[in-house]
Amino acid sequence: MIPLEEARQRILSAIRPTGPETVPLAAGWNRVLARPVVARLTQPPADVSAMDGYAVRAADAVTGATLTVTGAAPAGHPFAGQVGPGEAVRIFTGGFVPPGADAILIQENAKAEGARLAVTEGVAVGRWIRRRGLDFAEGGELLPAGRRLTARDIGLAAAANHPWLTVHRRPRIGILATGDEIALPGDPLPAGGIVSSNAHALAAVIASAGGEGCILPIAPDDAGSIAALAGSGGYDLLVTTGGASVGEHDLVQKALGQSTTPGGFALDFWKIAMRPGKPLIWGRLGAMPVLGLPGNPVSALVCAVVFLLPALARMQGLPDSGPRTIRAVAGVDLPENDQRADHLRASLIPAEGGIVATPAARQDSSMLAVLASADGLILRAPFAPALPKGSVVEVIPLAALGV
Ligand SMILES: Nc1nc2c(c(=O)[nH]1)N[C@H]1C(S)=C(S)[C@@H](COP(=O)(O)OP(=O)(O)OC[C@H]3O[C@@H](n4cnc5c(N)ncnc54)[C@H](O)[C@@H]3O)O[C@H]1N2
Ligand code: MOO
Repeated sequence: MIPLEEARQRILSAIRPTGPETVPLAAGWNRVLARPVVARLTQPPADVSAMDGYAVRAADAVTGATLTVTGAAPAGHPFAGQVGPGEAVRIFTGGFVPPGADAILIQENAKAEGARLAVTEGVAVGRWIRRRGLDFAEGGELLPAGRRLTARDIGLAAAANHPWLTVHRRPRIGILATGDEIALPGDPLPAGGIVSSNAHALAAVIASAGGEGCILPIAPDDAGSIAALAGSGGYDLLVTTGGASVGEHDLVQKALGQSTTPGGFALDFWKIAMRPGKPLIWGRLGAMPVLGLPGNPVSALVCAVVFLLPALARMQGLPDSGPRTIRAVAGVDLPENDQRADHLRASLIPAEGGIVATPAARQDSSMLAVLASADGLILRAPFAPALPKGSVVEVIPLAALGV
């Protein structure tokens, strides 16, 4: 059994980012930039008014003065002339400030009668003018490569005149569930059978992280079938579930070893000092990395949080090296831990002294309902001593991961 952190580093160091592809701007949300977004124009493109009012010379627009309105500058229709001494130009939010003007007199501070404008409250130089390039300037880098795009970023890229974005191709992940006893949801169940929850749960994890999961047909406990299905598609990563342990029906390693894929199967490691998820397999089938997850549904999903999500991030050019954790206080006494890094399914309840993390009473790795109702995973390091209720613990919150 190797330590969890070493396993994660070995997985991450073998992952290569996917190549770039060009997508329409609107399809860029939640994708990761492969090239920076550089401003294709200056914003605002000229000095513009921030308010509805009058473009004036501040020296003339003093309280009690009367000015002559000589034209208008609505947004999109710049005024062709200048603002001369004693003059004002009607202007609206976003309108270009005409040459000669050095301030905007808001309309609430003036009284217009035909072309005559009485100033009821004077204005200072520069007031209500947004200077050219206030937001950004042409040629400036607005969004760096390696950034997962938010809705705000899409707006910024649009403002910078980018109809297309260059992002990392979505990682394509093959998902191969194995086992004589399992059937896909909705298919007839064999005698003694159970429904495969792992494939669909993993596809959802992959989608939440920006990947494309491809659910393969279920492989029976037969090395030839597993090998044929495993070698059937060139994925960026193949994830298997089940058959990872030591029983004679746990065939994944043996099957991969028999594969006719050029280069064959090279195991990197098997078995990690963690719970749940001890019998995890990591290796390579030809050029394709293979992550062999345990069959127990909670083990498969916890391993997906701990290893698959960081791998998906790495494939998309993100620097993530592990799930984010928060600090919480234990809601009950925690017993000392054995040699396996534990991940206790727990509720997280905000309270005065911080978030209270309370492990579920049952922690069996088959109990999907317990995992689904948990808010987070309390981390217990190998050989962690017993902790009294109220002690600080580290927790992986699940909701933020979309898991
Ligand atoms: N003698 C030992 N037995 C086991 C050990 C061990 O060290 N010595 N390790 C245990 C641990 S820990 C785990 S985790 C499991 C993992 O076993 P496998 O990866 O070989 O998984 P299976 O035996 O194929 O299945 C385990 C369990 O999960 C169910 N399953 C399988 N696939 C799915 C699926 N797609 N959806 C839902 N449920 C699935 C399967 O029916 C079994 O009940 O091994 C322990 N044994
Ligand atoms: O590691 Mo297994 O996942 O304990 O049940």
